[in-house]
Amino acid sequence: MDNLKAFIDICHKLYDRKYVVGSGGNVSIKKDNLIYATPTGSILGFLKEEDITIVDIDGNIIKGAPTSEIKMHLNIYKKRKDINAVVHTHSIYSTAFSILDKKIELLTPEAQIFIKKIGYVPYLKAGSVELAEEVSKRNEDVIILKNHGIVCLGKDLIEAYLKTEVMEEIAKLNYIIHSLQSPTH
Ligand SMILES: C[C@H](O)[C@@H](O)[C@@H](O)C(=O)COP(=O)(O)O
Ligand SMILES: [Zn+2]
Repeated sequence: MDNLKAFIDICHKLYDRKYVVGSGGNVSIKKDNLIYATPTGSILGFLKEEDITIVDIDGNIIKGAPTSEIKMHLNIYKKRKDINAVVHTHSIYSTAFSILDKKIELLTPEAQIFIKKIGYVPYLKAGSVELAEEVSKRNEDVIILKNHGIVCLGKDLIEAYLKTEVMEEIAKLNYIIHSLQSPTH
Protein backbone atom coordinates (compact mmCIF):
# COMPACT_ATOMS: atom_id res chain seq x y z
CA MET A 1 0.00 0.00 0.00
CA ASP A 2 1.38 3.44 -0.90
CA ASN A 3 2.21 5.80 1.94
CA LEU A 4 2.11 9.58 1.58
CA LYS A 5 5.88 9.95 1.90
CA ALA A 6 6.34 7.64 -1.08
CA PHE A 7 3.65 9.65 -2.88
CA ILE A 8 5.62 12.88 -2.38
CA ASP A 9 8.92 11.20 -3.27
CA ILE A 10 7.47 10.08 -6.60
CA CYS A 11 6.04 13.54 -7.33
CA HIS A 12 9.52 14.99 -6.76
CA LYS A 13 11.06 12.31 -8.98
CA LEU A 14 8.62 13.09 -11.81
CA TYR A 15 9.67 16.74 -11.63
CA ASP A 16 13.40 16.00 -11.27
CA ARG A 17 13.32 13.77 -14.33
CA LYS A 18 11.47 16.50 -16.24
CA TYR A 19 8.41 14.42 -17.02
CA VAL A 20 6.64 17.62 -15.95
CA VAL A 21 7.74 21.25 -15.82
CA GLY A 22 6.10 24.19 -14.08
CA SER A 23 2.77 23.21 -12.57
CA GLY A 24 2.16 20.45 -15.10
CA GLY A 25 1.19 16.91 -14.22
CA ASN A 26 -0.81 15.32 -11.44
CA VAL A 27 -0.77 12.15 -9.36
CA SER A 28 -3.34 10.31 -7.28
CA ILE A 29 -3.67 7.13 -5.24
CA LYS A 30 -6.74 5.33 -3.97
CA LYS A 31 -6.61 4.13 -0.35
CA ASP A 32 -9.66 2.74 1.50
CA ASN A 33 -11.99 4.32 -1.07
CA LEU A 34 -10.50 7.78 -0.61
CA ILE A 35 -8.48 9.49 -3.33
CA TYR A 36 -5.29 11.33 -2.38
CA ALA A 37 -4.34 13.74 -5.16
CA THR A 38 -1.92 16.52 -5.97
CA PRO A 39 -3.38 20.01 -5.60
CA THR A 40 -4.34 21.95 -8.72
CA GLY A 41 -1.68 24.39 -9.87
CA SER A 42 1.03 22.75 -7.75
CA ILE A 43 4.63 22.26 -8.76
CA LEU A 44 5.19 18.54 -8.17
CA GLY A 45 8.84 19.12 -7.32
CA PHE A 46 8.02 21.27 -4.31
CA LEU A 47 5.10 19.33 -2.80
CA LYS A 48 4.95 18.44 0.89
CA GLU A 49 2.78 15.76 2.52
CA GLU A 50 0.47 18.40 4.01
CA ASP A 51 -0.28 19.69 0.51
CA ILE A 52 -1.95 16.46 -0.60
CA THR A 53 -5.68 16.82 -1.18
CA ILE A 54 -8.36 14.25 -0.41
CA VAL A 55 -11.66 13.52 -2.19
CA ASP A 56 -14.09 10.63 -1.96
CA ILE A 57 -14.77 8.38 -4.97
CA ASP A 58 -17.66 10.65 -5.99
CA GLY A 59 -15.38 13.69 -6.03
CA ASN A 60 -16.65 15.28 -2.81
CA ILE A 61 -13.78 17.32 -1.40
CA ILE A 62 -12.54 16.30 2.04
CA LYS A 63 -9.31 18.32 2.07
CA GLY A 64 -7.77 20.95 -0.24
CA ALA A 65 -8.27 21.82 -3.94
CA PRO A 66 -7.57 18.72 -6.04
CA THR A 67 -6.08 18.60 -9.50
CA SER A 68 -8.24 19.98 -12.32
CA GLU A 69 -7.99 16.48 -13.83
CA ILE A 70 -9.65 14.84 -10.83
CA LYS A 71 -12.61 13.74 -12.98
CA MET A 72 -10.21 11.76 -15.16
CA HIS A 73 -8.62 10.14 -12.12
CA LEU A 74 -12.02 9.30 -10.57
CA ASN A 75 -13.39 7.85 -13.82
CA ILE A 76 -10.38 5.55 -14.00
CA TYR A 77 -10.83 4.33 -10.41
CA LYS A 78 -14.56 3.76 -10.94
CA LYS A 79 -13.95 1.72 -14.08
CA ARG A 80 -10.77 -0.15 -13.13
CA LYS A 81 -11.04 -1.84 -9.71
CA ASP A 82 -7.50 -3.18 -10.15
CA ILE A 83 -6.02 0.33 -10.32
CA ASN A 84 -4.92 2.21 -7.19
CA ALA A 85 -2.62 4.83 -8.69
CA VAL A 86 -2.76 7.28 -11.62
CA VAL A 87 0.20 9.33 -12.87
CA HIS A 88 -0.31 12.07 -15.46
CA THR A 89 2.76 13.73 -16.96
CA HIS A 90 3.72 15.91 -19.93
CA SER A 91 6.42 13.53 -21.13
CA ILE A 92 7.90 15.43 -24.05
CA TYR A 93 8.87 12.64 -26.49
CA SER A 94 5.59 10.78 -26.06
CA THR A 95 3.70 14.05 -26.54
CA ALA A 96 5.74 14.99 -29.64
CA PHE A 97 4.73 11.76 -31.38
CA SER A 98 1.08 12.45 -30.51
CA ILE A 99 1.22 15.94 -32.06
CA LEU A 100 2.27 14.37 -35.36
CA ASP A 101 -0.21 11.48 -34.92
CA LYS A 102 2.72 9.05 -35.07
CA LYS A 103 2.37 5.73 -33.27
CA ILE A 104 5.10 4.65 -30.86
CA GLU A 105 6.34 1.09 -31.44
CA LEU A 106 6.99 -1.13 -28.41
CA LEU A 107 10.39 -2.18 -29.72
CA THR A 108 11.97 -3.60 -26.56
CA PRO A 109 11.10 -6.45 -24.19
CA GLU A 110 10.84 -3.83 -21.41
CA ALA A 111 8.18 -1.87 -23.27
CA GLN A 112 6.29 -5.01 -24.30
CA ILE A 113 6.31 -6.38 -20.74
CA PHE A 114 5.42 -3.20 -18.87
CA ILE A 115 3.33 -1.23 -21.38
CA LYS A 116 1.77 -4.07 -23.40
CA LYS A 117 -0.39 -1.71 -25.50
CA ILE A 118 -0.62 2.08 -25.80
CA GLY A 119 -4.03 3.77 -25.82
CA TYR A 120 -4.47 6.98 -27.81
CA VAL A 121 -6.95 9.77 -27.04
CA PRO A 122 -7.63 12.70 -29.40
CA TYR A 123 -6.97 16.25 -28.25
CA LEU A 124 -9.58 17.34 -25.72
CA LYS A 125 -9.40 20.32 -23.39
CA ALA A 126 -7.30 19.71 -20.29
CA GLY A 127 -9.44 19.25 -17.21
CA SER A 128 -12.60 18.75 -19.23
CA VAL A 129 -15.32 16.17 -18.63
CA GLU A 130 -14.87 15.17 -22.29
CA LEU A 131 -11.20 14.30 -21.71
CA ALA A 132 -12.08 12.37 -18.54
CA GLU A 133 -14.78 10.45 -20.42
CA GLU A 134 -12.56 9.67 -23.42
CA VAL A 135 -9.74 8.40 -21.18
CA SER A 136 -12.11 6.18 -19.24
CA LYS A 137 -13.21 4.51 -22.49
CA ARG A 138 -9.66 3.13 -22.89
CA ASN A 139 -8.65 -0.24 -21.48
CA GLU A 140 -4.87 0.21 -21.68
CA ASP A 141 -2.66 1.06 -18.68
CA VAL A 142 -0.71 3.66 -20.66
CA ILE A 143 -2.69 6.29 -22.55
CA ILE A 144 -1.32 9.11 -24.69
CA LEU A 145 -3.35 12.35 -24.67
CA LYS A 146 -2.81 14.06 -28.04
CA ASN A 147 -0.92 17.37 -27.78
CA HIS A 148 -0.92 17.06 -24.00
CA GLY A 149 0.86 14.17 -22.27
CA ILE A 150 0.39 10.67 -20.93
CA VAL A 151 -1.56 8.88 -18.21
CA CYS A 152 -0.15 5.74 -16.59
CA LEU A 153 -2.20 3.44 -14.37
CA GLY A 154 -0.91 1.02 -11.75
CA LYS A 155 -2.00 -1.36 -9.00
CA ASP A 156 0.21 0.91 -6.90
CA LEU A 157 2.19 4.10 -7.35
CA ILE A 158 5.48 2.38 -8.09
CA GLU A 159 3.89 0.50 -10.98
CA ALA A 160 2.31 3.65 -12.42
CA TYR A 161 5.65 5.46 -12.05
CA LEU A 162 7.55 2.61 -13.70
CA LYS A 163 5.19 2.74 -16.70
CA THR A 164 5.77 6.48 -16.93
CA GLU A 165 9.52 5.95 -17.16
CA VAL A 166 9.32 3.06 -19.63
CA MET A 167 6.84 4.94 -21.84
CA GLU A 168 9.06 8.00 -22.20
CA GLU A 169 12.14 5.86 -22.74
CA ILE A 170 10.55 3.89 -25.57
CA ALA A 171 9.29 7.13 -27.12
CA LYS A 172 12.87 8.44 -27.05
CA LEU A 173 14.12 5.21 -28.63
CA ASN A 174 11.51 5.53 -31.38
CA TYR A 175 12.68 9.09 -31.98
CA ILE A 176 16.33 8.00 -32.22
CA ILE A 177 15.49 5.20 -34.65
CA HIS A 178 13.38 7.53 -36.83
CA SER A 179 16.29 9.99 -36.85
CA LEU A 180 18.87 7.32 -37.75
CA GLN A 181 16.66 6.07 -40.58
CA SER A 182 16.01 9.51 -42.03
CA PRO A 183 17.67 10.06 -45.46
CA THR A 184 19.59 13.04 -44.12
CA HIS A 185 21.38 10.89 -41.57
C1 LIG B 1 -3.08 22.97 -18.35
C2 LIG B 1 -3.01 22.00 -17.21
O1 LIG B 1 -1.78 22.19 -16.56
C3 LIG B 1 -3.12 20.59 -17.70
O2 LIG B 1 -1.97 20.19 -18.41
C4 LIG B 1 -3.34 19.60 -16.56
O3 LIG B 1 -3.59 18.35 -17.20
C5 LIG B 1 -2.11 19.42 -15.72
O4 LIG B 1 -1.22 18.70 -16.12
C6 LIG B 1 -1.97 20.10 -14.40
O5 LIG B 1 -3.20 20.50 -13.90
P1 LIG B 1 -3.39 20.56 -12.30
O6 LIG B 1 -2.34 21.50 -11.77
O7 LIG B 1 -4.79 21.07 -12.11
O8 LIG B 1 -3.21 19.16 -11.77
ZN1 LIG C 1 -1.67 17.87 -18.13
